[in-house]
Amino acid sequence: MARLPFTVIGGFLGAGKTTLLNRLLRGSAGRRFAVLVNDFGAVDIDSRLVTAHGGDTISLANGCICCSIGDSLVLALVRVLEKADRIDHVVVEASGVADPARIAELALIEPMLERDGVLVLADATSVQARAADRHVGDTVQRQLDGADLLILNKADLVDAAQLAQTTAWLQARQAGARVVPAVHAEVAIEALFGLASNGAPAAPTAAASAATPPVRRWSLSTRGLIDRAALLAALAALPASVLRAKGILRLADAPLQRSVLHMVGRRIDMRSDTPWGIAALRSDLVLLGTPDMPADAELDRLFATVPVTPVA
Ligand SMILES: Nc1nc2c(ncn2[C@@H]2O[C@H](COP(=O)(O)OP(=O)(O)OP(=O)(O)O)[C@@H](O)[C@H]2O)c(=O)[nH]1
Repeated sequence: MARLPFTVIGGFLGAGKTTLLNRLLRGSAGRRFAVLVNDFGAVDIDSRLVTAHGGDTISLANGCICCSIGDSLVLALVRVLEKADRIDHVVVEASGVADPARIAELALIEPMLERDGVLVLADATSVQARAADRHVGDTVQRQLDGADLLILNKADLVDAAQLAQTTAWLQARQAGARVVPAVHAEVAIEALFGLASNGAPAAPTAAASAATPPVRRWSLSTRGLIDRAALLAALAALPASVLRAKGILRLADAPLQRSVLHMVGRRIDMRSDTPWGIAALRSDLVLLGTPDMPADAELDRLFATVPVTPVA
């Protein structure tokens, strides 16, 4: 039986991995992708395209399936490979602090898989600063080193000179690296595949076995309705040690919608929509940061200033 091509999408927190994955699922160009994601909540699937929704798998009308990784990537892969006759390509979204090249090595031990390539997204506004950061720099550099293709994303947020400088910086650190600039991860789908045959995968290095950096996590969950302005004010007051915030929220001014919050560095994006035709029934907010992120009690105090109206 032909082996299934296996692609890993990596890149630091907030670089645009889920944005790329959503594009693959929408514009699959006849390929039936099985995509494995950490978190269903972030995947933006049009409810009209869903043909079946089991606990850990969503099937789409275009033949793609989306599976949640849950506790074990290997077990999730085993579940997907049981459906091997119904899919053409397996794609894994690595977590923002994982080493995607190591995940791609799973294809070397699983005979049904063939390593197709490692796609790494780099945020044009912050990749150089993150690569130099004392807490996360090693992780970011390792991610970049393992890429077969670097997608220099968020090109809309920098000027042409910075884009050119960052492209040159990426190419200088990895001789011959292929770097494609992109906005909202818009890259021709065909450019993303068949990469392994064009270049040998980066050899595993001693650094590749280093542990991922300690990333602190703080979360809040409530069933009440959250005040939007006060929440945005609390987020704006966070220090730079908070690298990323994600939320699926029920806001007091949009109680019948699901509001999705993304904060990457200082940039905040909040959208209200109803992708699955249901409002969020509760709000979940997660902050990720370096070890010097404020203590839980301090974050509890900051977010206690945000009014929450109980739901009757
Ligand atoms: N302006 C701009 N925003 C972008 C671009 N690509 C992604 N974003 C936004 O950046 C935020 C993070 O994007 P995601 O695709 O969720 O990033 P991610 O890498 O999956 O994030 P993690 O899951 O936290 O690692 C979202 O608000 C996106 O809409 C881009 O090219 N330009």
